[in-house]
Amino acid sequence: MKTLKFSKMHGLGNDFMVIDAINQQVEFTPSKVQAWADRHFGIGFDQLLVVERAQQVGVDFRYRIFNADGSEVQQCGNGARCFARFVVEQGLTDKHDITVETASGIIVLYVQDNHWVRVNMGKPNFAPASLPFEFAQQQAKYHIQVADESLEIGAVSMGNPHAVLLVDDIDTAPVALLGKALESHPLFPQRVNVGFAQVIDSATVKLRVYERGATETLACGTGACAAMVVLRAWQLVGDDVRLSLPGGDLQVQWDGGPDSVVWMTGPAEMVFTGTIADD
Ligand SMILES: N[C@H](CCC[C@H](N)C(=O)O)C(=O)O
Repeated sequence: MKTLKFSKMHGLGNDFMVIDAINQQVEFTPSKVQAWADRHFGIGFDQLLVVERAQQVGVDFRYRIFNADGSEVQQCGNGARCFARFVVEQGLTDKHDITVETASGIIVLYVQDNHWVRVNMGKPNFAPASLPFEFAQQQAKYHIQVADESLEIGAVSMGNPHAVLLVDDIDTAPVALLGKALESHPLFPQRVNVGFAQVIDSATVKLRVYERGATETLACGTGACAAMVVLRAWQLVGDDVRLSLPGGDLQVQWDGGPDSVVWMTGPAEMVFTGTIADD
């Protein structure tokens, strides 16, 4: 029986199966990913993270991401921090500033002490076509009908698509109902991640995210970045914001430079390393 080595990791409870596909031959099919993601019959995770050789010269690794439903996606912020810790602890690099190719571009991971990682998540893109989101005109706020409700949302790509809406009380927000309806709304042809944000003050936001392909997770890194830049565009927060998610806090900063990139800093935890059958 062919077996595969993997690590189980998490970033604030957003949990991952991480596989070194440089030193192991693996074929990733949607059905295999779904089976491994199953929390009863498989390993159980929100996303599968895959380490591959970079295709571009001068870049350290390629980083592939699959949601629990088997869909391959462009970006995962919590996963990027775990990716960084994994490649260092597996001895795949001796660097601590690691460049990584993703399906949405190159990000840079800075491994710090105490298993914390700081990530340059790149430049947000508010153009509807970048999500994609079927609105001709880019707007700061969009009004759309969802589950018989008229919602006011922000829309931004962090490499992956995010819709963000304000709520008065994060604890009673209809995350499952509206998150599921908005995730597969026809205006988002490739579906969308949905962030529910309660602004506490200009430096503090409570956030819950219903993730595309994974339902509500305990934390979402790109969701934290998306919420920060949308709320900043609405002039509700400043350039340095703590986002409190059910699994813990992420610090997200706007660097304001010519590239106007977003930095995210948070933990990356190793849970265990094991092997799984890969027939
Ligand atoms: N569900 C996301 C991918 C994982 C993002 C999230 N886990 C993060 O930490 O950014 C999507 O379909 O675009």
